[in-house]
Order: sequence, then C-alpha cells, then structure tokens
Amino acid sequence: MRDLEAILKTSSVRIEPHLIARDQATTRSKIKAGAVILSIPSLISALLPDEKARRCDHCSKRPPLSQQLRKCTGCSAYWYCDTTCQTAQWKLHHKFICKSYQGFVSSNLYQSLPAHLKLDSLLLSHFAAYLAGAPTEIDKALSPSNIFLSLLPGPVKSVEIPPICGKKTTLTKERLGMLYARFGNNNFAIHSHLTTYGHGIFPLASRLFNHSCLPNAAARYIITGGGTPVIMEIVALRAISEGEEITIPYLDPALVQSRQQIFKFTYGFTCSCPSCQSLKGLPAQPQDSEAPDDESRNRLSLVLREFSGITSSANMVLHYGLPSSIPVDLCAVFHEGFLTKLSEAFAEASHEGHYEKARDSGLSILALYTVIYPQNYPQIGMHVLELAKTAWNAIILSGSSPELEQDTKNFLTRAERILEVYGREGDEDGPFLEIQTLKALLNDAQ
Ligand SMILES: C[S@@+](CC[C@H](N)C(=O)[O-])C[C@H]1O[C@@H](n2cnc3c(N)ncnc32)[C@H](O)[C@@H]1O
Repeated sequence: MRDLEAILKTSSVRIEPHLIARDQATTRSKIKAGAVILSIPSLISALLPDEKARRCDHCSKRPPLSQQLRKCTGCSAYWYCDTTCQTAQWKLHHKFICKSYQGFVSSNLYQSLPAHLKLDSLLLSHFAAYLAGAPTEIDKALSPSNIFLSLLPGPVKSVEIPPICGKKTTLTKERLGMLYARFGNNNFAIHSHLTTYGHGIFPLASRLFNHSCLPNAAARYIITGGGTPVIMEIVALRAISEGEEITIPYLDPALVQSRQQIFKFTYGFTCSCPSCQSLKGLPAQPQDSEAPDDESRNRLSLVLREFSGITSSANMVLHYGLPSSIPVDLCAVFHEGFLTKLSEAFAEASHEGHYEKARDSGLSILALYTVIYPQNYPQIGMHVLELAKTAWNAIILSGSSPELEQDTKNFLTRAERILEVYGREGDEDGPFLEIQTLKALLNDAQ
C-alpha cells in the first residue's frame, strides 16, 4: 500500500484501509462534479469479435470512412490504424502471438469455449505475451502486472485457466492461474458512448475503486490513437467531499433483482451501499415471478411518474433518490421485467411513430431511472436524448407544433446538462454531436 501511496502522491486520490473490501480510494480534497479524478492507461485490451476489423486492435480507433485499417500480413486477423499502432502492438505482445493465432482460433480447444471465455482466452493470451516480452516486469513493485497480481482474487477457488495462444510464456502455470483468478472481478468492459466494444485490464483502477450501486464516480474511455492504447478516466458524477470514498459501478445498478447474486458469485461480496440497504427494507420481487402485465404496468407507470414529479418535458425536476422513497405499493417497478417491458414499449412506439405513447413510456423509464441511478448518471442523459430524438421524429412525421418543438428543446437541454458531467467518451461521433445537430435543425425549423 505504501508503494501505491507514492504513485498517488500527486493525484487527488488517497488509498486507505476499508473495513470489508481491504482498501478504498478516498479524496484528498473536495472534487467538483465532472472533474477527472484519475487517468489510467490500459495495460492490455481485446476487442469483442464483432468489433474486429472495425477498430484498431491497438488504440481502438475506428477509421474515418475514407480510410481503411491495415491488416497484419502475418496473421490476417489483427487490424491497425497505421504502422505506429501496428509497431506499438507488435512490441507490446503481438510478436509472440502472430504466427500461432490462426491455428489457435480454429482449434477445437478454442472453438468449444463459450463466447465470454473466448474473450478471456484472448485477453489472457495478450497478457501472457506481454509478460513474455517483459519477463522482469512482474517482479517490479510498482509495475502494472505486479499491481494486477496484488488484486483480490474472485470468489471461485479453482478456476480452470482457458487455453492461451502464442509462444510459451515465461509464466509458470501457477502464476498464470493467479492472473486468471483475478480476471472475473477485476477486468473492465471498455465502451464508447456507453456501448461495450472490448475488455481491458487497468490494474490501478482495479486496485483502487470499490463498487456502489449509487456511485459518486464512473469510468469513461478516451480513444486518442497515434499508438496510445485506450485510457480510462474516472469522472466525478457529483461534488465529492474531502475524505469521502470514491466509488464506481461494477455493473448496471438497474439490475435491481439480480445484482446481489452477481456480486456474490462474480465478486465475492455483499453490497451494502445506501441503495441496497434501502431495498432491503422493501418487499422483494420474487426472482421467478412474472413481470407486471400490461394493465398493471400502465397503472404503475402512471403512479411512478406522479410520484417522481416527471409528468411532462417541462416538469422534470429530477429528484435522484433511493428506492426506499418509493411507496410499498409501487415496489413491483423493481421487477427487472418492468423496465424491460417499458423499454420495449418505448422502442416500439418510437419506431412506429406513436409519439404520445412513446413519450409516456419514455417518461416512465426516466422516473424509474431517477429512483435507481445516482445524479448525473450518463444512462439518464442518453435516455433523455432518445426522448428528444423521438419528439423531433414526430415533427418530421406529422409536422411541427409548438408542443413538439418545446418537448424537443426541453429534452435536449436536459440531456446536454446531464451528459456534460460525464463528458465525452470513445468515438468522435456520439451524443454531443447528435445534440448539436438536433439543436441546429430545431433552430432552422423555428
Ligand atoms: C476491483 S477490487 C477493488 C479494490 C479492493 N478494495 C482492493 O483493496 O484491492 C474488487 C474487490 O473489492 C471488494 N469490493 C469492492 N467493492 C466492494 C463493496 N462495495 N463491498 C465489499 N467489498 C467490495 C471485493 O472483494 C471485490 O472482489
């Protein structure tokens, strides 16, 4: 821990003991909403299969339409922006993998793995190859690999190591097992505009940040290109006071019914954040029960919107709160099927151009989000932007009206305000470009 304190000396983060989770990250001084608390480069990453050949395997950048990625002529399976990215990854790990890659991925051993283990297998292969090129790195106190080995292992005692590709590493089977035992509860899904495109290892982030379902911070990913791997930034979602623990979400807090099970089996802890505490005091929704039917969903939605004070685009004073503030007869909204059905209804009505219906279910989703998520949670901003797009599409479809223009404007203003806190992540297009485009269109129409 002392070594880590040295790394963090010039940052706004301190590492301190935690009663249950070994250690925790706390703030040295007050942090403003939207501030970047820490920037952490990825040590190793791997793209999801669907993203292969669409992004650079090294820096994650998507090429502009006028350009193509450069294929590795050795394996024909890794793609890069240019020679800078290709050379950087060649040195980092690809030189140990290139020759055997095609044989490995077409082998029965690899092909018989389920999708999530295939990704683990490639990430572990990248890690092992990286260590083959830097064999002494693991013994250096502050090296990322050493920090990774110092992480808490997952709860399953004997995890089977997936097969790895590449030249034999300098790692013993025991070391490899130690690395893999830390995969499940320490790796990150890397996203662009909140859509996952790969997995990565960011040892310092794993060592520092504990989970909360009402986190005060969140990870966003910065793609810079030019041979630099993706960077994780931990951003404050609200003002954080001096000495307060900095927490991030390990999974989507909207998984209200299943999240405790996931914490137990994947991470080996019971979450006791304020959200989980207050849910404990409410009647639980049986896991195997049916989601509320259409009629109850409509009734629940209406009461939920009134309860949250979200009745129109103009009346959206978002009271972020805890589930405990929900009256007991509204608890069925925490059945995960309720949100799923609402989202389906919103998507269908938006798609078919039924604006009133879409706005109703969209506002109900927003009402639920404010109960489940913390202030300025980016998913809320993305959803309000969807509402703005739906209102704009209604203008296109059925002609403009002062109400529709006002709705579009209100939703856009609110979406921008929320998303500004989380800031820009990932690819160059995305929500801020959409907001600017919609604003310009709306101005022209007025
Ligand atoms: C990514 S690490 C977080 C850093 C960790 N505290 C440490 O000292 O290395 C994840 C592990 O921390 C612990 N942890 C994280 N959040 C927790 C929480 N809210 N309550 C209890 N334990 C937690 C669990 O053991 C989990 O598997």
